[in-house]
Amino acid sequence: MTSPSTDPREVVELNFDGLIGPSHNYAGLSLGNVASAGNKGSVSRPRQAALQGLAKMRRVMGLGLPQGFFLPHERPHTSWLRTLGFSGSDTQVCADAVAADPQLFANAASASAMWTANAATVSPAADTRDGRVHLTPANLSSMTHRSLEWTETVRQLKLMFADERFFAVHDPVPARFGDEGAANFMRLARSHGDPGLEIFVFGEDRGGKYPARQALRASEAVARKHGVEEALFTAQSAEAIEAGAFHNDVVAVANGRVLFAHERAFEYRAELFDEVRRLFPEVEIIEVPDSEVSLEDAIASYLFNSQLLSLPDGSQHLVLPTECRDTPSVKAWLGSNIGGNGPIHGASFLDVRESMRNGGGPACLRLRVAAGAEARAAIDTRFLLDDEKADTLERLIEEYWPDSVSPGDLAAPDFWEACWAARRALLAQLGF
Ligand SMILES: N=C(N)NCCC[C@H](NC(=O)CCC(=O)O)C(=O)O
Repeated sequence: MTSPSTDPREVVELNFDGLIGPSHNYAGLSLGNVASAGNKGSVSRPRQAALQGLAKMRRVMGLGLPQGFFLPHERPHTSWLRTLGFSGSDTQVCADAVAADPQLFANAASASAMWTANAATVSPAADTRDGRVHLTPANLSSMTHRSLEWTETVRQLKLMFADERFFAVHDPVPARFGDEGAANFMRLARSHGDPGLEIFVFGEDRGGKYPARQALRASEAVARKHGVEEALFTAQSAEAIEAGAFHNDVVAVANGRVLFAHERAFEYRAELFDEVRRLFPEVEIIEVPDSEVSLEDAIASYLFNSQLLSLPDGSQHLVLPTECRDTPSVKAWLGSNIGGNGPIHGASFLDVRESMRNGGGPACLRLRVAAGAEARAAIDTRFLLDDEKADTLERLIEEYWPDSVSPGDLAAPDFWEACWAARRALLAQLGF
């Protein structure tokens, strides 16, 4: 149900990317995320990472879409460490935590809030009973370092979307039921402003080597809280999880009428497609067969973790990570399937390598919020980007973000101070 004043054509997507924080590092914290495990212990480049993320935001703005961002969270996260019994000054808390339990400390230092596809699940106004945009922050309870994010995420969401005429920001689902937010959510609709079919993708724990992060009960709770009229619940394929697709958005993405997925993404593929076609007959399913792009290549390249965007001219454009160009099977598939008469009209490549090395592609780095003109005008402008602000952020990153972080640096007081100083400078600059 769309509120009468909202013209579906006015509803566009606004992506909120996570501004990559100064503590970006490779601690290998995510079991089941093959990139994170494979790069454990390597030297990270926070400054470069943040600049790559900002360049992505500029690229999307250049395609004609509005852009927003989330602030990095305070890391090392001393208030969390205090809840674990460490005390004294912030520096003392960190020093004691590093000495007592370096692995625990690494969790407190992660910059993982950058992957804002995991910040929340968002149901656009056209899908919800009260005609408002509903947002539920994800509890991210399956990974320690990620479970620290939601308290700060809620704070930012409540500032961004404070206007209750247009937005409802809920509390997260109880931690017992793991919720990973928009990474396990897809939506099909004629346009962002038309009522859509919301597809929630959960993981079934089958005792495999990797955890299934999204619980069915969490997905169902989110749909209930949002008052979603039309929702479908389907399982991620167990073999995809075992191959390293820890979130559904590593193997599938949807936008408008298009569902773009790997052949082995879903456990009950045929049933799902039948149901989707029944509920949304206009759907265009682009399925990539395993014989053309193996699951392994899909996961290594993050083909499906691309941003599939509806551009102002009505076309669909895919923003892919450069890894897709460097993976021969993916490059070949793109060459013969993008453009022409297909529903995806164009594609471009983008370097987000620093995030990719922790398992975060272009789509992981953004939270999509589709909203009408009036609702967009009600969003706290401090979280919105334009060219001038992007220039300011770039200068700040150049000045304050560490150039590199090696595993040993995590234990260094200078590094903690640099991270805190960078965030202070950012907040002051943006008027927080
Ligand atoms: N697919 C989506 N939407 N998001 C990607 C999240 C990547 C993230 N990586 C990490 O948390 C690595 C952190 C480390 O190892 O330090 C994760 O596994 O949760």
